Amino acid sequence: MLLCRRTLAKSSWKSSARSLGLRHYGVPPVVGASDPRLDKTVQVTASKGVNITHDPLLSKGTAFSLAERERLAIRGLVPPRCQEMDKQLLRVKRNLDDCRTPLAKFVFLSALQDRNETLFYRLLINHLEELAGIIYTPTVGLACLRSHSIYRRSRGMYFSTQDRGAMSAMVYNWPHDEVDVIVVTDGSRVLGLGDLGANGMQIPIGKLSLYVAAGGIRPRAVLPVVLDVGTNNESLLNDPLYLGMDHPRIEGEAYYSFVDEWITAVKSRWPNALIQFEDFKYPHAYNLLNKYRNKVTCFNDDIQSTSSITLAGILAGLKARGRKQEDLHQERIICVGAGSAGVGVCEGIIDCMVAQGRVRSRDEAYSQIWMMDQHGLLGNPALSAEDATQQTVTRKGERTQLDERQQCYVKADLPDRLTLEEVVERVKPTAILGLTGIRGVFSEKAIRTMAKYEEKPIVFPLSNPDTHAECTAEEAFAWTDGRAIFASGSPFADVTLPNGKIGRTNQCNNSYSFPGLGLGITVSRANEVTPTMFLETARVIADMASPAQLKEGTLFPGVANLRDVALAVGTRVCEVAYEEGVATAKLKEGEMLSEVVKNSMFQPEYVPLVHHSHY
Ligand SMILES: NC(=O)C1=CN([C@@H]2O[C@H](COP(=O)(O)OP(=O)(O)OC[C@H]3O[C@@H](n4cnc5c(N)ncnc54)[C@H](O)[C@@H]3O)[C@@H](O)[C@H]2O)C=CC1
Ligand SMILES: CC(=O)C(=O)O
Ligand SMILES: [Mg+2]
Repeated sequence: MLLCRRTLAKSSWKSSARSLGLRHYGVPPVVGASDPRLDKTVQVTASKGVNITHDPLLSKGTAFSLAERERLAIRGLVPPRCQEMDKQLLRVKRNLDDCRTPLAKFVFLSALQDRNETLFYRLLINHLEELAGIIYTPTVGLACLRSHSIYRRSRGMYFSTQDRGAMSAMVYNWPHDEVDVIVVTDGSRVLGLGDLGANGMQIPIGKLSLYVAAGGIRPRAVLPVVLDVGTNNESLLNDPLYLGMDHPRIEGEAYYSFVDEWITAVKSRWPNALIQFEDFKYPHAYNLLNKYRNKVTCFNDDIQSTSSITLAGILAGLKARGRKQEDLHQERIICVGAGSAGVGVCEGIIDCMVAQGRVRSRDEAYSQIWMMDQHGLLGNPALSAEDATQQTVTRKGERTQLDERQQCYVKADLPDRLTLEEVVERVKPTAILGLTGIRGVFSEKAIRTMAKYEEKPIVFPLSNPDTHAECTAEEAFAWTDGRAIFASGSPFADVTLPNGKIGRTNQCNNSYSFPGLGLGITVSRANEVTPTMFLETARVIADMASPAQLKEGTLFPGVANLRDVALAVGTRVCEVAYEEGVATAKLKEGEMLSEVVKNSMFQPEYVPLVHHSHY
């Protein structure tokens, strides 16, 4: 089934719609209810019969009217009673609640998405807080681990090492001409779960579901992609059910030329699509971003949109302490994890300090951040040998050469490889960020020491899923006598403190930033994703919590409000695109950007379907 606008003569679709008594406005109807040019009244399709009932983008399940059943040749193909969406929602929610485990819910929701996307998105939007934890972190992590066992049906596109030389033809196998957002992974660092190869597909699918539900991108305009360049995960390679290529990862020139072929193919078919790089391991993540950021409209979610939300969390945390956002340069921040997310987040913080004009130089900003990896602090090796405390700690393994991004954080005045406890004792940090993928990296001693010096320490264990968080919410509040300003990558429940008060938890996840970024970039048709967009995203989100919420430790609106967050972010990103001259969409005179963005957002509603054989 292909819906194709090109072949439908204007007069024929008008008369077709008119003969059915349907309204139209003076443009050919475009399929996709969120299209701002569409009056949301009709949807024209060349499909008929089971090609409609089996198409998740067209199917309404039981909700086809009798007239529709007649004109679309689906009489008798669905149960006789016409049941509207409210009843369908009741049914699917009941069935969902009957699922015993989060993974069973995940499988149920995937199946719903595969048969009726309108209903799926309505359900998701209505229960965003509850269901984000299923289609996204933490359950999506489990789904990735088990993806080859729970596989039912394909979604998205796979480009593998056996497709070398064929990619520019393969992109035409995708049935939709209009693609606005592509999320692509090579599955090399899936959340904190490591290399999961082709199983990583669940991540782009989950991200794009949030792009639609929160960011209002049209379901038919999103494309999840896996670049299957092999896997080094032995247990997957040895598993007879694994669905990816059965060889180790290709590296070096072979890897980069593979990605290059894919980018070229994608840009030839969808030149305006935004490409979001997702869960690529370090340093590939940075290398690809740097290679393509000025050539195609793209960004790296883990590096850049994580930096927006984490910066927003710190800025809101400052306000929660009664300080000003401009006091950021006075924070002493330990970042545990020196990979894509760690380095990306710290660059965002530094960009903000510089933009606020409160530091004399970028170097001064770097001096406020202490970065660590699994070997300890990025410090001065010359001082390590002389340092007495070094005698007490066994330091294992050789650190590979730090690259120029990480070098910026090396502290010349502190011994290399100090432990977290040692760094905390010496630095007296006000904030600690965890981006390691390793459960328990924030030790009790480190957090208790931190809380001795800072009344309201910012404690952000940001790794996903929850089983890989650097500490839990209970631990953070217990070790700080309930004083922590807490945010985690995956959701944790609020904690009841011994004094009966509530320790508020926040989810600090790039799901707060990427849907709005994508919305703003798509609406403005920005041909470049600029650093200002990420900084402004942080500013917008940091200002969303009310003073009362901040006082009790709530930094962001809840996940239930992700759509409002995306609208606010999307509007600002769109403005930035015009301000910085990277927008290519023409605005009509007098059009309010906020209205254009709002009106462009997809709403999951059934619209009457019209068949036209030449469409
Ligand atoms: N909350 C959010 O929105 C986001 C969270 N993340 C999470 O951040 C984590 C890391 O992601 P990436 O930076 O992309 O991975 P990465 O593999 O590029 O970096 C991981 C870093 O952690 C360091 N590390 C490993 N073990 C350590 C230990 N025991 N102590 C200190 N450092 C250690 C490594 O040396 C490396 O520098 C993942 O778990 C991911 O889920 C990533 C992006 C967004
Ligand atoms: C949230 C996310 O992008 C990650 O954990 O990788
Ligand atoms: Mg990610």
